[in-house]
Amino acid sequence: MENFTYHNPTKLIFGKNQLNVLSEELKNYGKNILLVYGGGSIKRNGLYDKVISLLNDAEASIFELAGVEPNPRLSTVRKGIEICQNEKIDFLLAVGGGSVIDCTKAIAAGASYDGDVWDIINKKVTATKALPFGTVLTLAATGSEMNPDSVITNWETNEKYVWGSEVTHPKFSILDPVNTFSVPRDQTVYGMVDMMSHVFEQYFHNVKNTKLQDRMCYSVLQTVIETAPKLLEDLESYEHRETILYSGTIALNGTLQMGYFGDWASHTIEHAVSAVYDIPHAGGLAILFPNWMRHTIDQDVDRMKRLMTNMFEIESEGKTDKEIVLEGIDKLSAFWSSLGAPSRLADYNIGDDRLEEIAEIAAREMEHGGFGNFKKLTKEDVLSILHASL
Ligand SMILES: NC(=O)c1ccc[n+]([C@@H]2O[C@H](COP(=O)([O-])OP(=O)(O)OC[C@H]3O[C@@H](n4cnc5c(N)ncnc54)[C@H](O)[C@@H]3O)[C@@H](O)[C@H]2O)c1
Repeated sequence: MENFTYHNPTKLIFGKNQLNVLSEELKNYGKNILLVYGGGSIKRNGLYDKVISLLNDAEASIFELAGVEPNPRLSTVRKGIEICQNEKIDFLLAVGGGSVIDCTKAIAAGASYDGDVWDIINKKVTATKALPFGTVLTLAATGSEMNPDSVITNWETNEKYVWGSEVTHPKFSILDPVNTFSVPRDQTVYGMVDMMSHVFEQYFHNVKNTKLQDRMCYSVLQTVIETAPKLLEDLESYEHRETILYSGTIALNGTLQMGYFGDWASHTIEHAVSAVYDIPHAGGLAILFPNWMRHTIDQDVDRMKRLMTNMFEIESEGKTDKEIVLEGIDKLSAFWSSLGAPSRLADYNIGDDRLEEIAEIAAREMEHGGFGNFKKLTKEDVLSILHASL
């Protein structure tokens, strides 16, 4: 392992009816609260009314930023910053999925920064101050509820970046599986693909002696693979929503990644794809990840084989390690397809006309200190993965 320091200050509040602690939690902060949410699912499932009632119990002055889009936009971040500055906001409350939370992080950091928030998002500067914020998570997927990261898209320049800093951990996150019951089937699938992809990103590294971390990765993957079809049979199963919600948090709250840093190239390529075509993040990952695995198979066949055989039953007799891995990758694709995830860029009507532009955007990330920690990728590698994904 490499030396590491782990510090995660987010208070995780998990389980049925845990929303009731909201008023109590808010006592630690000022009264001017900006409620940030998305397209209205929280109004349809009744969560909005509950949150407003609890904010009133906390005697909060409530300001609202509604309409945060999936793949949140810089323009919406700017709107939120303006509200924070005009209304002297003390605390932000994100109620939603990863998009709402990521947008809230950028608003929180941008409102405490003298310059343009884009400097923070494109990593020209690191945020050193942020308004405090909490989250009420409504979708199991990103881990954003318990990590400092945020992904924001600038549609003026077709750029989408992951950024984060020590000051962008939520103060608390409330996770009640019941609040995820209304997540539609397709978003439920995307969420599960996303959390599996997070585990893959972390698992692929070249650091020696990470036995426990490897096994923790297998455990999360086995749990999601076992639970996913059951949850899709019954979207309102508390048991299965609970398992998946917790899996999503563990998959990307830093627990799996102690002592090494994972690969993250597939995420970078996906961000470039969805900076050009506004497709769901995890839909892009379901298409790209198997092709990234095929492309990098020779980097460490043994490590890939252990992953595949821990996820799927693969008859090994008479097969080379590489054949076993390739069969495992096919099984992974087939598993995601069986859930209803896309498997080719063509599923989103994406052809080869803008692949060069996508590779160029991905290549810009190489300037930010590396691209692919398991296997360094060049722009040509990216193009080859994109072509294989058509
Ligand atoms: N911060 C991180 O660590 C991190 C990690 C991975 C991805 N991301 C980013 O997060 C974003 C995706 O977030 P996400 O996967 O959580 O999805 P999301 O927040 O974009 O939500 C997807 C859709 O589901 C709807 N939805 C959310 N909760 C619902 C509910 N309870 N009932 C009904 N509908 C509901 C939303 O309105 C939206 O239309 C992308 O921009 C991605 O790049 C961030």
